Amino acid sequence: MEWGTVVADSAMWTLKAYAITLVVFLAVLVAVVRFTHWGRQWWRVAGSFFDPRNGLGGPGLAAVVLLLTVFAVRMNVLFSYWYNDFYTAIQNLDESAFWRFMRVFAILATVHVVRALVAYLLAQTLDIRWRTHLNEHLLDRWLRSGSFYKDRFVSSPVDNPDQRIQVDITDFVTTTRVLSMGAVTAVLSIVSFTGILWDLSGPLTIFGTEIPRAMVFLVFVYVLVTTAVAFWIGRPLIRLNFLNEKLGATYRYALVRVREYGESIAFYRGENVERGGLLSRFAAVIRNWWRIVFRMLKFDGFNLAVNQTAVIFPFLVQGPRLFAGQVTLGDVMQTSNAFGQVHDSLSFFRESYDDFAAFRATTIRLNGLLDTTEHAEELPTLAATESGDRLELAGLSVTTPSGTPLVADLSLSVAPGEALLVRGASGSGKTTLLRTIAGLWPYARGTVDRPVGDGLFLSQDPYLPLGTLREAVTYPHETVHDERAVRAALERVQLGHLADRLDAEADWGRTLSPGEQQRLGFARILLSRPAIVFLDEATAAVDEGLEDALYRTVREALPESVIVSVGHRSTLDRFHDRVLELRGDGRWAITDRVP
Ligand SMILES: Nc1ncnc2c1ncn2[C@@H]1O[C@H](COP(=O)(O)OP(=O)(O)OP(=O)(O)O)[C@@H](O)[C@H]1O
Repeated sequence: MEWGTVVADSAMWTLKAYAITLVVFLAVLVAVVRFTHWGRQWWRVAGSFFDPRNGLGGPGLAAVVLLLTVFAVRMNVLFSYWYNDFYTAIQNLDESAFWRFMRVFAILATVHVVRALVAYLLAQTLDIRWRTHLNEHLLDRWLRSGSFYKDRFVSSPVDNPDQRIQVDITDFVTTTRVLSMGAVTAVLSIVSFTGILWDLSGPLTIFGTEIPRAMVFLVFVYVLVTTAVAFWIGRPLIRLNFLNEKLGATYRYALVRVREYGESIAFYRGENVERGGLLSRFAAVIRNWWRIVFRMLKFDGFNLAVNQTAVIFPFLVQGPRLFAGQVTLGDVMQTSNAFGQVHDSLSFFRESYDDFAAFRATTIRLNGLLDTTEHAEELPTLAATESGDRLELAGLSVTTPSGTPLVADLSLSVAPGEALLVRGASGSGKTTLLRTIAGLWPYARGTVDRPVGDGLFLSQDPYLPLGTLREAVTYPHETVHDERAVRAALERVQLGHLADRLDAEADWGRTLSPGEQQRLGFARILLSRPAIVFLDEATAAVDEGLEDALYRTVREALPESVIVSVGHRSTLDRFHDRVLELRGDGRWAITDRVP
């Protein structure tokens, strides 16, 4: 190595190697994406980040990370030559050369440390930006497509989408970078160090046949054969890793449900049933884990044995040539180093097999999430229009997913200030009719025209988000309402005692009683002043006196709004102008309230 011109030589080498690597890398990427199933699946998830139309940040950062990866290989090559020159100086007892190479080492080590830190920072920046992008992209599609609730209608709903969004995205991003840059390092190192090994290796006679440059051929044959065997041993890991994620997530979900429904379970004294269910799910996790352990024993055992054998291999071959004076001690040390580099690089593909297996599982899971999202997007929806101040239904037919009619050919009109009560036996389709009017139910035909402006849907069990009471009252609006208005709304629904706790964070869905939660829902109506209100048994948990007060308050505050209620109590009649009776087989009847 010419240490005098090493900077210029290395810069030249790095740039040339980078240009070639970039071209080959892109060509391989295109080929993998075009011709392999997993490549297509990968691109389906990763593509949007690297699409230049979405900005050059992603591809630009990846290009810089690739440059630093190439430079890292150059540093390893320089270290290998340093080993040779340093040990040769020691063998020659050349003290001045010894100290000179100590100084060279100090410079090499400094550059190496700085490069490693910069590479780490940039790689993390790439990961974080990519994660952020993917998280936003998938979350956006999951929420906007409505698949977070429509997934119940698709033929194969995705399991644990929460885990796919939270865990799989991180794994996907990190593993893609680690495996792809690892592969680049491996290939570049194989090319660079095979050249070095070629210059250092001599002939070897095996079974009477002389093999020239034996070391180079032996290392390739050795690693290729062991890699093939390792692939064969490791293959079942793909499925086992996939199952591990799935079973783990199912167990976690079951635990979350126990926490969520804790009170009901406690009332039922359902601890034993829950315990049995949880333990059997956990047992499935452990059964699969044992399968992974036994497979890893074979896989790791094989890899360790292969690696240990490789340590002494170069010394066995070069030792006789050192003692015969054909090579220097530096040559032997550089051979060992170059052999190690070629061996490790070739072995990269073998040893990464389980990472690749986990990566495949992650990619499949993220594709599953996208599949469900796409199926949900494809589901027909009855897009409601908003054109006047009335609710107009025309020729509306609603069925269950299996096609059983719930409402057939319904036409009606509810004017501003009017209220409609929907009645019918349990399961007759009352809530589903509201879902259809809200545009959430895919199995419907006809037209729905709602009043222009916001609509608000309150069910028996109003949803309270995590956070402060203020957020719960103003949900789904993020706008901060004027303090007095919020307090007044709480007073009017007889929740004045909560007005001082507006900024307290709690799991309000568990803290407040069902009746208080329903009253909180009415406070939402007063604050958001919707043009149309749907009340699906929204007062079922309060007594008739309070129900009366709540309906009166809403009517006084919103005299022009359309109200559609679902309820069984006859006391509700007086707040409604008409009653729509659903018979459950598609038939229906409308009667005007007798004043
Ligand atoms: N996601 C779904 N998948 C399949 N069937 C569904 C789904 N949601 C509702 N159904 C079915 O549609 C029918 C109507 O349900 P809906 O909830 O509208 O009844 P309801 O009249 O509101 O009943 P209740 O008075 O008990 O609340 C029921 O037979 C129900 O099983």
